[in-house]
Amino acid sequence: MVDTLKIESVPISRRDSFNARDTRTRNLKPFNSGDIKILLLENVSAKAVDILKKAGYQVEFHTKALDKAELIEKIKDVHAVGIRSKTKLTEEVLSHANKLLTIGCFCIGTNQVDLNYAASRGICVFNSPFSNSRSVAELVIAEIILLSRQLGDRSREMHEGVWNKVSKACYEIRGKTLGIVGYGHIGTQLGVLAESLGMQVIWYDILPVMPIGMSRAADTLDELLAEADFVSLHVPETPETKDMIGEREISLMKKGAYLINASRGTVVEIDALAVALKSGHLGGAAVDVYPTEPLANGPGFESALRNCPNTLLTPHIGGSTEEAQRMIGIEVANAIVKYINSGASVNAVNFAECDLRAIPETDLTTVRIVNVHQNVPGVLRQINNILADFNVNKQISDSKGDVAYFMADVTVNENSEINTIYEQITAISENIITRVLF
Ligand SMILES: NC(=O)c1ccc[n+]([C@@H]2O[C@H](COP(=O)([O-])OP(=O)(O)OC[C@H]3O[C@@H](n4cnc5c(N)ncnc54)[C@H](O)[C@@H]3O)[C@@H](O)[C@H]2O)c1
Ligand SMILES: O=C(O)[C@H](O)COP(=O)(O)O
Repeated sequence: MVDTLKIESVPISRRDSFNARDTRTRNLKPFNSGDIKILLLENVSAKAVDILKKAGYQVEFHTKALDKAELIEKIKDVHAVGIRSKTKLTEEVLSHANKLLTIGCFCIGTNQVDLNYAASRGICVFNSPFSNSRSVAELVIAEIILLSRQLGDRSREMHEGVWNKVSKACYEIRGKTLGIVGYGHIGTQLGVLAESLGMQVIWYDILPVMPIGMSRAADTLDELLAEADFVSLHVPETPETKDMIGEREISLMKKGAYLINASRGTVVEIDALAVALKSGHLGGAAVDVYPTEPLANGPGFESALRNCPNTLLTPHIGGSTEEAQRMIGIEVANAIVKYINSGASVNAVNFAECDLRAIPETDLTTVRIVNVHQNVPGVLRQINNILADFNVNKQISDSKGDVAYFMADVTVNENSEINTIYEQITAISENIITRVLF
């Protein structure tokens, strides 16, 4: 259980002496929004920085990911951290995050965060589930055409001063079959775009999904691999998708077929892919993601795929467009502000989703109790016993796995009552985090 530091016994100002957004956390005296510290890594959108600064928070911004030691040092002191796909928030790192309330993944993937451990520490994680889907789908469409016409190689040759006009093994994509593995937000967008260019679309997913347009489901991954001219991967990183495409799966693909991976680097066995490209079994590949990726831009990238024929290598830029980054910045920064200021966990990845309608600005006697606790019998009874002498205007609770989330708006007459409620709830042995929001 998280170390629940007691609030120091200081007089608590009334709502009217605080900004309406002011919050109080388990380990700080009552404080202003200006005391909230946010660490933003990996060059998240300037839009996010604006939103978080406008909320009155202190924002520390870095363009790159930090190494583990630096991350551990910085994370000790912040209430929220914003990352993209590179920063690994493991149990080891998060165990140092004693003030952390929330993590914003300014991307789709959340595999870089230990979600269960974060929840067990009362740290709510948000992401942006589909703001960059279109950008990825468009990149893949471009790659399908580039691969089909060997444009990567032709362009490189020209830059090297070599004129090499060939049509052998260069094809139109019209009438070709695209096999999409993982028919979710990106896979479905991609399918629509591919059909509009005259491709036939088949897909494989572990969930029953409604086929869009003229597409149809393949019964098995093997069936898809054997039928598709282009295979594009759009699955998340999970234990099941690790090395999903290895030597066996590549051998099932048609001779001359193309493989595209803009999902996660762990999904494809890179050495097996390099062998298939060099032997000519595959006609080409486009790879955007790698088992290990550098923390920052610069030279020194190593991969068995370097210099393979008709192989497009991109530095994990599938979601890197102005449009996507702006939308993600707005969505995730707003989620962070709402969670810190009002407790709303709507669209959280690892928490039950709870919200309560706002406390009117004119209401100076209602406080919001926000509590994260272990999801075991009897905790709600204990909380409600503590609240029994007060007027509870509204409350909500829900659970996800081992962790439950509770919110209640309670009318108090004296500041001392807030302290009493706070201290009694934090004393419950299953308490993880309690906050009182004014
Ligand atoms: N290259 C980039 O910059 C970039 C950008 C965005 C997302 N991504 C990656 O792409 C992944 C997919 O994104 P999305 O938004 O489409 O996710 P999504 O959750 O909407 O769709 C993923 C689909 O994969 C399916 N799936 C899961 N496990 C599977 C398995 N073993 N076999 C077959 N299907 C399986 C799911 O049921 C789901 O339908 C993300 O998880 C992320 O890792 C990469
Ligand atoms: O998960 C994602 O959204 C993509 O992999 C993009 O990650 P990035 O924000 O680190 O580019």
